[in-house]
Amino acid sequence: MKNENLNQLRNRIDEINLQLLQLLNERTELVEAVGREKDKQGLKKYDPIREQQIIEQLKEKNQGPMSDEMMVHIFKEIFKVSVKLQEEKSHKKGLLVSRKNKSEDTVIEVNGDSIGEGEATFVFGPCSVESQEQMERVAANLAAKGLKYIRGGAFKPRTSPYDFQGLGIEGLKIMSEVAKKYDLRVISEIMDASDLEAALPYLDVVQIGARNMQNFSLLKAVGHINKPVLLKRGLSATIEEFVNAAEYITMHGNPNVMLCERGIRTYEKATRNTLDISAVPILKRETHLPVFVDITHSTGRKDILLPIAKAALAVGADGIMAEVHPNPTVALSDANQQMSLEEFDVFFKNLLS
Ligand SMILES: C=C(O[C@@H]1C=C(C(=O)O)C=C[C@H]1O)C(=O)O
Repeated sequence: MKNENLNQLRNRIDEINLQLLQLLNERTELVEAVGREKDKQGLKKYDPIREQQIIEQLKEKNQGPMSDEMMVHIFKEIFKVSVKLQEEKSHKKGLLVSRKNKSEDTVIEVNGDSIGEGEATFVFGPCSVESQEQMERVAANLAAKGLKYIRGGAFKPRTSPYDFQGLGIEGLKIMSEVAKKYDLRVISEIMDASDLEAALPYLDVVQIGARNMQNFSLLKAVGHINKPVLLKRGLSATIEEFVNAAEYITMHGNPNVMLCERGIRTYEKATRNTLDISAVPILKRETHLPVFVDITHSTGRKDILLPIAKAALAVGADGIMAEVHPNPTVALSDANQQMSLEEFDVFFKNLLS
């Protein structure tokens, strides 16, 4: 008789457990839907004010015999697992630039040329656009090698404000004219969002320099243009910060982003920066974006450009950038690290062989 009582009570508990289970699952569905909405609006998953409101409401309605303390304890556990679930779901989806979100490589079209499709892309040119004659000489050399891109700085982020700051829009006009003549595509850095509109007609790819990698208003601005962006890694940026900077651009509507490892700041003085070669396969693994290596700025010395370029391609870089100048000794910027055209000829021949 005693056992029958116990069994009856337990059977009733079993029934209630099933009801609770169903209700908790219904609640979980709603929690997930709230999490998706929060993702869209960029809201935090944990909302202590909302949790407090729920607790107050339940305390008011609680008629016992369960104490408020016990009820609060149970609900706090429910909140805790709900927040965790929302965070896990949103983390799983990953960033837009993440491989988790898109497994295929992003291939970027630049006026009929594809970047990131398997064949390496080479981007060469002087540090700064200085004159029509200078750009002609570089462009003719590139075109003779069958190359498709030319780079050159018009807006220069110089460490010293007294150094050559670039020719600005005039420089871009020179480069664009020369590039048309030799059927080359133009890559150049923009430092200020207010220059974008005037500069875009002369550019095929907009470069965001290392010093502006976390200039979030500039990243948002290039997120709204319809030309590809080459984003350089910041001087002291972690890979995670770099990837998040790329996310800013894609998140604002421009999916055509390329990453460029250009060396990071360390204690080592033998090179201008320390090339983080492992960043290349990590970025290839964690994102679906094309990855470049700037061999000039990462090393700052011409004698190791060839092995560094080979190393970059060997670890999976989609492209190489380097500086080439017809007369490096009189260059208005980076005189020591740019290859002369003769040095460039030897470098390129050896790179391909
Ligand atoms: C479901 C939400 O997310 C979290 C979980 C809550 C819950 O389980 O009720 C309440 C607030 C948030 O910490 C929400 O914000 O409504």
